[in-house]
Amino acid sequence: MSSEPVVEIKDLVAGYYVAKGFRSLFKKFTPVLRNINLTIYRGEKVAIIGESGAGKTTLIKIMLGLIKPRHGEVRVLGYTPYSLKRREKRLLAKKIGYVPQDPSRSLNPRLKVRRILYEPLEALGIDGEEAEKRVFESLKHVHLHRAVLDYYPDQLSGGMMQRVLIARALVHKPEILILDEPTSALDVSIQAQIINILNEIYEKLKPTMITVTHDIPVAQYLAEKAIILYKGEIVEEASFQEIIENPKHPYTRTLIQSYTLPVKP
Ligand SMILES: Nc1ncnc2c1ncn2[C@@H]1O[C@H](COP(=O)(O)OP(=O)(O)OP(=O)(O)O)[C@@H](O)[C@H]1O
Repeated sequence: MSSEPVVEIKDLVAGYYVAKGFRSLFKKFTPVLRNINLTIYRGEKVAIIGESGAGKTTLIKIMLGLIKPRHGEVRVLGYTPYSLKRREKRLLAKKIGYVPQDPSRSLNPRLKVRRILYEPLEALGIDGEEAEKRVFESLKHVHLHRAVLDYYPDQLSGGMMQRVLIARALVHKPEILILDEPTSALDVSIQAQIINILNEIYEKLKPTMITVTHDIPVAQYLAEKAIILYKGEIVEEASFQEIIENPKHPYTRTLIQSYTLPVKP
């Protein structure tokens, strides 16, 4: 790990404009994230852990520039992600690989895997032999055979769909890999397979790996540092050893107590 920050968030407040009533035309700002201060360094392997509704996906959307903060500053790889011009947006998109939640809903059922993997490269102006090389490399990283390129998503199992999503996030060789609940939609046996694949990818490519999850054991397998998000605020940030041996916040204590942490796979 280096001392170069790749994600820097200062005094962030962010949320959504929500209609005041069922038929109301007026929208009121509802904060979801408050007082967020966070620095993630190059090559770090961190997990953002919190229960459903804590604001984990909103925090990812902030990093991806999909939401503008109401207050505070966000820098990702030196860019301010929500205020980029088209060219800079492309440059930043090249550097981030994002694996969304729920593989079965995140893949376009009308596109073959081939198109799913080539599309992000074409969008970045990469084609021909170079694109082919990258697609094959990405398939190799997730242990999928090239034959899968001719399949539609609904011909694949949940675990294979997730591997396609991971391959799609890797085709452009990202510096940051963001994983949103990478195992929550999968059977337990498949979860271990995906965790192993992600750890292998980390060892080979050494991206900054940010995993968002509600599941402490999954976080422990995929990260070295835990960032605990509770009701939109970061309440604790430490190594897993510190978090498990000496949890400081009451919510972290509840989280730890509710799991019997298994041995690493
Ligand atoms: N587009 C939106 N408009 C209004 N409110 C939203 C929107 N997206 C999320 N929210 C609300 O923001 C809060 C945080 O949602 P978010 O999806 O960030 O949580 P999360 O921790 O990722 O939870 P989950 O694991 O269930 O996805 C929730 O109360 C949710 O209802």
